Amino acid sequence: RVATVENGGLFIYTNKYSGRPERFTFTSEPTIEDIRRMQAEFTDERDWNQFHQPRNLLLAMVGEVGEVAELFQWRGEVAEGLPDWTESEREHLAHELSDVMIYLVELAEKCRVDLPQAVLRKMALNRQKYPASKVQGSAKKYTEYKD
Ligand SMILES: Nc1ccn([C@H]2C[C@H](O)[C@@H](COP(=O)(O)OP(=O)(O)OP(=O)(O)O)O2)c(=O)n1
Repeated sequence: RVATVENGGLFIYTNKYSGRPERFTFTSEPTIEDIRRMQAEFTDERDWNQFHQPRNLLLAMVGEVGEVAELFQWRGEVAEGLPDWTESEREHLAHELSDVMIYLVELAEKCRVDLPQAVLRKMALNRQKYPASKVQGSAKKYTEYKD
């Protein structure tokens, strides 16, 4: 590992080969099903299912995506790990990303899409479409490959 970025006196260690910060993983809970259930309780307790139809949830989610974009707007390129961001900016981002996730999960529920299983199926398709051996180091779209 190499100390590449200094963040308020603390070095962020990154992998020598990939250049990516080491050891970042999510905690395993709550699961997506936990999030679905907690949001369903939140909505039920407020009698808000009358507002939470698929189209409204989609618009709410897109609005929250806009709020995420606002945090990055005018900053130019931002390095992985957001080394120049304050704690309060990071927390704001965490809130906005969570809003996107909460609405996404409820949208999937209201559309009867089993999101974790759908993600597995879609990733299998992505692997077929973009075999690692064929596309190594290239970001071209799959339609641009000749064979
Ligand atoms: N009808 C609603 C309103 C809110 N929420 C929940 C889901 C989101 O996580 C969060 C969104 O709340 P706001 O609409 O108040 O949006 P923000 O939290 O982003 O506030 P602001 O727009 O002031 O930044 O609350 C919800 O489920 N259904």
